[in-house]
Amino acid sequence: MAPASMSLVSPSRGSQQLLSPSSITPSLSAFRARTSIGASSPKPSASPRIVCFSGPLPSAAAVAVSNGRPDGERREIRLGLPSKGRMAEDTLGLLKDCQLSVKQVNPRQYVAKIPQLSGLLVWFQRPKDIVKKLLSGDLDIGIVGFDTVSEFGQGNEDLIIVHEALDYGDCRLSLALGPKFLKENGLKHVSFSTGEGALEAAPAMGTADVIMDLVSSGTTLKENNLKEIEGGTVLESQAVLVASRKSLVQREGVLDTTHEILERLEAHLKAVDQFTVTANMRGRSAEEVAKRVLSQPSLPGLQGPTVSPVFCIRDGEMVADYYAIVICIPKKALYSSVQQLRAIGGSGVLISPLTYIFDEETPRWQQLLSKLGL
Ligand SMILES: Nc1ncnc2c1ncn2[C@@H]1O[C@H](COP(=O)(O)OP(=O)(O)OP(=O)(O)O)[C@@H](O)[C@H]1O
Ligand SMILES: O=P(O)(O)OC[C@H]1O[C@H](OP(=O)(O)OP(=O)(O)O)[C@H](O)[C@@H]1O
Ligand SMILES: [Mg+2]
Repeated sequence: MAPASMSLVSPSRGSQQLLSPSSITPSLSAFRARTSIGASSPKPSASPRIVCFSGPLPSAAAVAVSNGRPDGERREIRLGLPSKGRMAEDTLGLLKDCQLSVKQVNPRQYVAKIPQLSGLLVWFQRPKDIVKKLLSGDLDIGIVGFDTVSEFGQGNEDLIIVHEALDYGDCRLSLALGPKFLKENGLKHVSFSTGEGALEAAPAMGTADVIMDLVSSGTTLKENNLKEIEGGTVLESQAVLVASRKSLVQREGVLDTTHEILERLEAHLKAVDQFTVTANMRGRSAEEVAKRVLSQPSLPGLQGPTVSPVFCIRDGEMVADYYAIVICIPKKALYSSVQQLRAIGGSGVLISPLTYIFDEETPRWQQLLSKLGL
């Protein structure tokens, strides 16, 4: 009897391959092996350089002549941001929350400024082109999904993840099976093919038995009658800040600008999950009040509570029998924290959002310096 075979379709360009059954095990290297990148360092040249779209034949309208400096050198620091798609809006939103608003004159203009970061230009590009251009030296820093870095960066050591968890664009690259596959076993061969977009239709159309695609809410899989394979997650992804090692080390100002962006991102991302809480508490001394606060599991704050006396005049004398406490609490522990404050005598509990938490130094900055050998 002829061995059963399975075809798998995944979302990238590349050649068809035949794999043995052991290769069904999801592996990022197999995934990466099927993608091509074509990113090479441009040679500085005095002659005009022409760029054209990747279609069959460049039309006159699609051809532009590069007007960079004739020696191929540039001075500005370049940050690549997604020009469209689901990452675009959230990326601008995150930067705005870090007081790094991008000033774009209109949405079709691909270059913009961030007034707070002098010497830096934002270039809007498709996510995969951001990664390719980091490798070719046309961009210095970028924000894209980790999946895009993995797919188009191909493990290139010039790409350095500066912040690996920007807390949006969450998805996973996952294997999913159609109902037909669920009934069949005893596979001998798997043929890989690639496609772009709407991959979830492939099993029903009969062009593949298994797909490997990005999953976020799982709605698209469900609506197309597909199930994820247990343990079939190839890669977890979210938005990351990525930079070119060469730019960080060699290009003036890139390291300092990256430090500032990283500090602002970390301070904001650390603060978004926290509230500041102030409350009044009756007590004999600041130490006694602090002891009561520290006895509660949800009230330790970032570095312990701040306790200050609240002075008032009683019978003509200044006394402090109330204390104000200030702590930070995780947003998800809000109600339990209020209950614990009340239980130890807290009253007048005020809750305010936190905007930034700047630590002495960010751990990711130290990690970046050590990755760069600095
Ligand atoms: N369903 C999803 N939910 C959340 N994030 C996603 C989802 N799909 C993709 N992403 C993240 O957003 C990035 C950009 O996805 P987007 O769909 O905008 O572009 P694309 O799939 O690369 O191109 P296009 O859809 O235009 O062909 C992905 O690389 C991934 O990091
Ligand atoms: O789990 P869900 O929340 O349903 O999201 C998953 C879908 O989102 C992405 O597609 P996208 O909408 O980007 O279209 P595309 O296939 O054209 O890229 C991805 O390729 C899945 O098809
Ligand atoms: Mg998409």
